[in-house]
Amino acid sequence: MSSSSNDLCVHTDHLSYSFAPNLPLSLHDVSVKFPKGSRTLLVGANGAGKSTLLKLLAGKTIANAGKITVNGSDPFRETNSGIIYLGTEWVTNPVVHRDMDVVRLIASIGGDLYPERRDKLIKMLDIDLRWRMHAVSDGERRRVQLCMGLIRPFEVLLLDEVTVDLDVLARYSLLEFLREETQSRNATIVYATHIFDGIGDWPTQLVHLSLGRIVHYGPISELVDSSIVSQKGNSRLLEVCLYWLQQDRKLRGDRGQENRATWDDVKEHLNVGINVFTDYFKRSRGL
Ligand SMILES: Nc1ncnc2c1ncn2[C@@H]1O[C@H](COP(=O)(O)OP(=O)(O)OP(=O)(O)O)[C@@H](O)[C@H]1O
Repeated sequence: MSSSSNDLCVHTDHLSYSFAPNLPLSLHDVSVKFPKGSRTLLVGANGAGKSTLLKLLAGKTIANAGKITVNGSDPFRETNSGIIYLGTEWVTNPVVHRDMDVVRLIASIGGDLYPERRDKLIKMLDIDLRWRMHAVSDGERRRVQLCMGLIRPFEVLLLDEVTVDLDVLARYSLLEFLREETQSRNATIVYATHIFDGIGDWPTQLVHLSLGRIVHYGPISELVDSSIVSQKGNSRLLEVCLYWLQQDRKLRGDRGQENRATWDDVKEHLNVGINVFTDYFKRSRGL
């Protein structure tokens, strides 16, 4: 894909990453370009490397090899306030399950600095300002996270499956808001999700990762073509992604064929502690 350097916002060059020297690479030689104003969907099976790529782009960890440039600088080495990363972890933090009011929480991250944007987000995410964080549902807590994360106008937004617990209306409204952010402010968004229905016309480009490598990468118009007609009423995007992941599974083979341990190997290894688990389950089920 060709883009002039002025148009480029996020750029990786032969990026590789492993969580530890003795572990296989979680990303292999990933080179991608995300132009300003683009909306990229990261597609891949569980464990394909989507979160790893997003965390590297956010500067949360350092690459083993290759280069990352976000808005002209390396996000790990230079703090870049224009990058916002929103992941699933936030809602599991005990702090946001405490008895605290939503207004205080939103104010704590600068809610008063952008009053218009704040009010727009509160309306769009349908947040009730009387909510208290210990007494909201998972989806309501997620809406508060999104509101807090989006209050400051971002240049690059990295979303790691933070829409999974939103109802369809909230998800639709959020994605329309984000589309407008890319169109009106030229912001760049990279979004990893497993939910493909209802977003067929949202991404401008797709990156399909399998076992840490790029398999497909390009404009959605080239990757999701009209020759794929869903027989089941699914979106074409869903049908394409389903097909890709089926191919990935075939390519990978069964788990047992990858020199992974068998059940018996592992059980023998764990022999010392296995009663701890069985005892735990017996107790928890009243056996
Ligand atoms: N903390 C970790 N330590 C070691 N390996 C890890 C760690 N986190 C992830 N991995 C491995 O890195 C690979 C990529 O994981 P990653 O979380 O990026 O996948 P993903 O595409 O985001 O998956 P999912 O769709 O399940 O969120 C996987 O093989 C996974 O087992």
